[in-house]
Amino acid sequence: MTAAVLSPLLEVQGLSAWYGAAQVLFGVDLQVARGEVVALMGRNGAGKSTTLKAIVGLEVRRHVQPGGQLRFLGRDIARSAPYQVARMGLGYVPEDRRIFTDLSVLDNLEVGRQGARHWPDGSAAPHWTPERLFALFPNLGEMPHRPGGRMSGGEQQMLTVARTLMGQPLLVLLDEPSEGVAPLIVEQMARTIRQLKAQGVSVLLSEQNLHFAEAVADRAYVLEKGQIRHHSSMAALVADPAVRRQYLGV
Ligand SMILES: Nc1ncnc2c1ncn2[C@@H]1O[C@H](COP(=O)(O)OP(=O)(O)OP(=O)(O)O)[C@@H](O)[C@H]1O
Repeated sequence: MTAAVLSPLLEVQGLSAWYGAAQVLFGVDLQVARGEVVALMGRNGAGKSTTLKAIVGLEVRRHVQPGGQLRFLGRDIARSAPYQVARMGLGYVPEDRRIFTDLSVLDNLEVGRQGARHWPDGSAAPHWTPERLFALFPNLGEMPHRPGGRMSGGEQQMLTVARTLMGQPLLVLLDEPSEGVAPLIVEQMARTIRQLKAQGVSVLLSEQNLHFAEAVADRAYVLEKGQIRHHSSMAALVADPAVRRQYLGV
């Protein structure tokens, strides 16, 4: 095996970020391996969403401290534009739904389409088509011609995820997938994450809901005030009342 196969898919070390003059992240370290689901947890304002934005290079000013790194597939992405990291196979689903309200479900999916992708070892990565996505999201399959603007919030959330998958990502960053959606959609989102993992796609999700994270994640990092304070297996976090109380308030 080559080093690229053995190294983690995403390596973040010493990542800081600012909104204007306000520093929000202070040297964040985390890793995501191939096929892993990793939860980034913490209270409101801890810096979860900002960490995902800083990884893809959106909205924040970011800096990697000397000796640190920001690598995807072993390649330095610290100076890459968001569209460049997307083309490398790093998908990002923001917290707010970003679909085209005038376009149909199918046309929204076509906007996200990219060519088939391979893993660094040359094996084929999962390939998503509208047909495969409609099997994963049956309610989208029932309304392929409906304009995005005439869908419910939960359906729009599903469409945002499905469109990101049309970009054939190897890793998906999901910002608060369980936030503000109906329980049925939360359950569908959990099922989707498990299916992505079963296909070998990695997921890094920002999440406040411990139950949701427990249902889908292998490992967890806990952020407080822009720093990682704890990392462990998901099971160990759930079994640690002191850490849960201190950093998550549950
Ligand atoms: N666009 C922005 N401009 C200025 N400050 C911001 C902006 N977005 C977030 N912040 C601040 O950055 C800090 C981290 O916010 P972030 O959204 O990353 O937290 P979070 O852990 O994702 O919490 P939440 O669950 O509330 O989204 C907070 O203090 C927040 O007020």
